[in-house]
Amino acid sequence: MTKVHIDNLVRRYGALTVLDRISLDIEDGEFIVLLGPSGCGKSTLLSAIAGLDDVQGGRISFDGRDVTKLEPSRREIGMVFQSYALYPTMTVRTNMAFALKVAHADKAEIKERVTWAANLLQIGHLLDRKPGELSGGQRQRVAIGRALVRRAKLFLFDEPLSNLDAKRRTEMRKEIKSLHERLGVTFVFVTHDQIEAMTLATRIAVMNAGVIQQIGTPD
Ligand SMILES: Nc1ncnc2c1ncn2[C@@H]1O[C@H](COP(=O)(O)OP(=O)(O)OP(=O)(O)O)[C@@H](O)[C@H]1O
Repeated sequence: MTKVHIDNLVRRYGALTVLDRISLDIEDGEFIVLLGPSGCGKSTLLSAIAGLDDVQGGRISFDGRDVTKLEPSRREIGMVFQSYALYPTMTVRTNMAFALKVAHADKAEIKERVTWAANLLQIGHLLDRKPGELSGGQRQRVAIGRALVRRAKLFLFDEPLSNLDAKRRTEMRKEIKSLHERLGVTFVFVTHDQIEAMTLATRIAVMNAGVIQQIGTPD
């Protein structure tokens, strides 16, 4: 379980302040959606939580532990991007196993975790295909599977459904919601789509111009 505490976070690009003293508490097991117009700083905030981006001020902690300066690979998070970021020459199985292989997990454990994630996402029949042989929705599932096998306690999603057509997007929305219910871990999800935010979130943080303007349940 991961509880995220963000305190007075500042990110600047030259003279431009992209995150302007952002403070946010995310509870264990919450599904929090960062909602706001293009350029408001949603992805920058997500990258800061992941550790992919430096910050100029403030603090981030996971379960009370300061991670502000911790490398991304040591934060135990799963990230899913809109671009999927799958390795095109590897099969689905190898894509999903990759992070565990790099971490020198043992073969039996890798197999068990890939099978577990593939069953959960109903992609067991696609394990020997390459990403180019999959639909957008299937690729998205593989990208989620890759984060799942790492048994992350915090999942970060950056507009993962924006490349899908309307029908697939509705289906994947349901799947992501059900996945969150089954896993019971913390999800932080970035979107500019209000319907997506309203249907997925336990709480929505409305961002604009580098600040959180309002935060609350969809109701
Ligand atoms: N490397 C960079 N150098 C300079 N400015 C940047 C850089 N990355 C992002 N920005 C600026 O920071 C601001 C916030 O960007 P960010 O990607 O966080 O927005 P966003 O809310 O996720 O937008 P979108 O929905 O379009 O992805 C924007 O004004 C953007 O132009």
